[in-house]
Amino acid sequence: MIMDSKQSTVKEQTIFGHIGNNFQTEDRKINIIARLEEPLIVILGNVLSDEECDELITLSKDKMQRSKVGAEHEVNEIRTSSGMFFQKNENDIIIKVEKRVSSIMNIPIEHGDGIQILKYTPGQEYKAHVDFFSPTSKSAKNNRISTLVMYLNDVEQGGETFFPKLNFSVSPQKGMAVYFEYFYNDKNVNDLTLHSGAPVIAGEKWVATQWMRRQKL
Ligand SMILES: O=C(O)CCC(=O)C(=O)O
Ligand SMILES: [Fe+2]
Repeated sequence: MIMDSKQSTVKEQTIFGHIGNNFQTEDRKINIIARLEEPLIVILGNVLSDEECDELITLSKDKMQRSKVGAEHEVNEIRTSSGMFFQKNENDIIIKVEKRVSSIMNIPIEHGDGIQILKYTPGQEYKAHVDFFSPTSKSAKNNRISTLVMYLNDVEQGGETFFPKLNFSVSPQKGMAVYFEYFYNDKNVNDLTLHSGAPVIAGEKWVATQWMRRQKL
């Protein structure tokens, strides 16, 4: 635990350990654009190249299905986007991106759900939710601890990632990402990571999401 002298409160240890204005992964220099300290939310630049974004869209385009929600994988109005999962190590670009994401998130890729691609067309959204499973769910035994949402295209209008309890919104920008974690001892801090994908108003929105678990999957 780290004492935060300004607020004289005790700040909990975080998973994401990068400091400064940028940091280096094996093959790319990632920019830290902005951060909120608790819960830790970090806006990252230069996570994916334009070519990588385009390739992820091309590879997933024909495999998109109406998104399912929760442990039971039900079709639900909470998420009207379509989506697909890549298998871990599925192909060269997935291997490269998974390595980078693991280094950004500071968690071995073995702890990851496969990378998920979501596509939203105008009117489609992902209503407010948390990414961790409720304690009563089977999946909570190896619960999620952190998320990286990577934006694969520029959205004409709408489609922000919005954190309603923090009144904080992130505009999607091609190649950038938002990172957040919810592995705090204080349940109230985890609950503050409630977020939504706001309705797209014009254009399409494509994202790639990596969720990490507490243990290997
Ligand atoms: O589309 C977004 O901005 C958010 C996506 C999201 O919340 C998720 O994939 O868990
Ligand atoms: Fe989410």
